[in-house]
Amino acid sequence: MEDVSISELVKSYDTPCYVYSQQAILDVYHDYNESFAAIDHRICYAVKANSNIAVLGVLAAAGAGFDIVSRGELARVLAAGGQASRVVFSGVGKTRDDIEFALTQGISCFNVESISELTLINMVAKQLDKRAPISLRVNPDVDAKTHPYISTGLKDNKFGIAHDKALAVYEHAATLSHIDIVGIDCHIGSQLTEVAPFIAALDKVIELIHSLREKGIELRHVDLGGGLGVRYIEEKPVTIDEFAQALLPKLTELGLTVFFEPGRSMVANAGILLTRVDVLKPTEHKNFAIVDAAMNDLIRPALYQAEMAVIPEVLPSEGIETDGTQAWDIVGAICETGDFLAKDRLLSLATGDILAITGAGAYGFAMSSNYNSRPRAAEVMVVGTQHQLIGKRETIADLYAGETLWQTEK
Ligand SMILES: Cc1ncc(COP(=O)(O)O)c(C=O)c1O
Ligand SMILES: N[C@@H](CCCC[NH3+])C(=O)O
Repeated sequence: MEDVSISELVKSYDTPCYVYSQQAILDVYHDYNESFAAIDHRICYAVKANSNIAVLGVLAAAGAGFDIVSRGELARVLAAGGQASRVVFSGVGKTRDDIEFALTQGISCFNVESISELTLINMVAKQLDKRAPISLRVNPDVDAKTHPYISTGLKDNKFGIAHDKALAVYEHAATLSHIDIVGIDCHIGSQLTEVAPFIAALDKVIELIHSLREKGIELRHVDLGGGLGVRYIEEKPVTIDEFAQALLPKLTELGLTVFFEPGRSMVANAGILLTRVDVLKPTEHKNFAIVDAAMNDLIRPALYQAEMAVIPEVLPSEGIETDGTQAWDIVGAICETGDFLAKDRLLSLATGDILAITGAGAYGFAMSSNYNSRPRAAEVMVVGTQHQLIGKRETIADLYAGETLWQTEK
């Protein structure tokens, strides 16, 4: 990781441990900015992908905005030194408390996903004597061609307002006393590898912008969400530059500020999960390598059958066939058959070996849990030759610190 060896990291922090490269995060952020330099734009990093405050802090210091989905995420952004005025708030179930906190802090925009939410925002804004800046999140009914669990822009998905209903909802929003219409928003899914679905969605959004202009509703920004995919093993996603080249002609013509909400593409390949092989269990049918990370640390393989690369710390010397190479399922110690991190990987393994699971910077630690009463992993950031703990490994005592025994009345 940058200029730090894996063995030094393991010696310092033990396993399982997430490690993030600060430079890799900044490189992608700069890549987005350079690719869209021709237009007025803002990169609002999707906090849900990796919400460690050190990661947010690096991006805040670089000038990024943030896309949040809860007041918890907003609190993290503020703790990391981010500005509320550069925050957009997405999500289908914003609560009164969420809205109140966001309005009080002065966020840039609520991406509204239903009429009921719009009514609530207007009400809360009235009580606070404020005006709430809003966009409608439009559901364009476009197939993002990704895993069904992470596709969000189809009419069967819970997200957004159907594009053929959006005009009427905008007209309604324009009549509300404490609502300021500032933009339009769209996010069709995650891990998209092609540009065509983005273009299809943008076309539908542009149609709406024109209809809104005809009705006298002028917007300041268009938010195209996140969703750009990354390479985990063999995927060949469109690059940020290709993505920009494909969108820029249409965006330039619109003349609005453009927001993006990238999550995965900003951090996935900046992070790895280090894990140790604890038990080797070859059987007649399958070889299992039981490691000290599990589905509670990294749920993507179990949840989406995601395939992520597994790299041993010490690679066999190039060109030399290693006799011990066999197909291994890399599994955790959790009592679930779905508890696997990778399947059928050709590796030469011994107990005590350290493995790195790559692409783990996004939706890794952020989705981890304590299932089977397992403390969550440590998180570390690397900068050049330096490394620092940015997330303490949980202790066993942390696991039930908030729980109490039933008090029987005497
Ligand atoms: C509204 C919204 N914006 C941005 C993102 C980030 O997506 P990705 O991590 O695919 O870039 C998501 C997650 O899919 C999302 O739901
Ligand atoms: N958590 C998902 C992505 C979902 C994005 C959130 N809308 C993943 O790991 O692939």
